[in-house]
Amino acid sequence: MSAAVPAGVAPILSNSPGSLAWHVWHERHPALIDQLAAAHPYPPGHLTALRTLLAETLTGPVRPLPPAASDRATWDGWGADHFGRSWLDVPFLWAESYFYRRLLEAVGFFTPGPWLGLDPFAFLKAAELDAPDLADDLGTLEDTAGLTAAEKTRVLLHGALWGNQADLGFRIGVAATSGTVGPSAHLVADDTTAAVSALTTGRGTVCLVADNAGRELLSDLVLVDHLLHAGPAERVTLHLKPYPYYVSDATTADLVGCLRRLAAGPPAAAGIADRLRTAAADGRLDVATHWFYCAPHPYHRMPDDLADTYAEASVVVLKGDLNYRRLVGDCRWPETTPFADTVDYFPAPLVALRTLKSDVVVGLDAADVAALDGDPAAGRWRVDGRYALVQVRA
Ligand SMILES: O=P(O)(O)OC[C@@]1(O)O[C@H](CO)[C@@H](O)[C@@H]1O
Repeated sequence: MSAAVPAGVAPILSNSPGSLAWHVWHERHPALIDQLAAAHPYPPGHLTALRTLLAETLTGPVRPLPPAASDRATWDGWGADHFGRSWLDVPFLWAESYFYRRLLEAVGFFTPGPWLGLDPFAFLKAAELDAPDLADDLGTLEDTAGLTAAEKTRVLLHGALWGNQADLGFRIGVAATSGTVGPSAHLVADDTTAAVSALTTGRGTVCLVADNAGRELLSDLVLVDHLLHAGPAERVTLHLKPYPYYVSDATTADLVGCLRRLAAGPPAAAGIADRLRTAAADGRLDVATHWFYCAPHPYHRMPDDLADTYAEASVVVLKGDLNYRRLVGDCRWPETTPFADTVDYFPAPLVALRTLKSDVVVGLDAADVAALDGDPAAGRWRVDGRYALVQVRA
């Protein structure tokens, strides 16, 4: 179960000081644990479990789940080659995923009692929906009214793309007049035309595999509403996480929160909430989830039932950085590896929308990589979220 997938390309580990993965364990996670502890009236047991988990990730070997955990046997299988080793020496993708599973264990998310089912990241997600500037950003949705359906698809696709960066997600009105939501010079791969074509020619079901809650999910919902309205998609299935994951990943509770926020206005946003509720009621908007979305595996190992679901879709839109890592494999790919070669196993036409927040990227021109690497203004372009890509496998 733990062989490197895809075979032959070295997985990314976390043991290189200065790397993004190193930074995640040494900077991001300690800050996250502090935030969680400060935001909740956790009892001493929860606080100790959080601190113990953090210390284990930095200095101890990877330990299994407690015997009482209902998914202990599953994780025992998934982690057989990793337990007992340093967290930093096992694949980053596996370790990060397991960290979030252990974090939920520490705060009693799966344990009957007062903390059962409480999303430890809910306060961060709520703050995003409560941000004062969100109303202005949602107001700009009115500006798309004059666009043709195809122009609107392009603008809202880019809204959903840059929504993965969150802070640009709602400059959709600006895009309606300027043609772009984010800086188009910051698209390191741009298959937008093919993506729009895939979304505007396929009948049947569009499958959107969501990433983050908050502004990103809002921008996804705006796109979903448009696809349902403009056609030819007959149905959109929105795939969400079965439980909290990677801090901000969207669950069904977050979908409910986003719809409530849209319904609160302004009018164009409220109209979207209304139409989406109607679409859900008549079966054109379907919400789905799958245990695999919180599993520590690349999509190469997706189970048959999920592959069958994708195979039935006219197109699958995969959102975000983590989904991209899982899609191509969280490996040390040369950047010029053709995208199509890395996703040849995927069972459906595919659109990847992602801002770059980790070291994995494929499908780039050698000259572009050299130019970015040589440009001081590009800085840490692979990981700092200022750059993005749209990649399509028809
Ligand atoms: O999938 P997202 O939300 O776009 O990005 C998630 C992400 O940036 O967070 C992790 C760091 O914790 C990275 O490993 C990962 O790719």
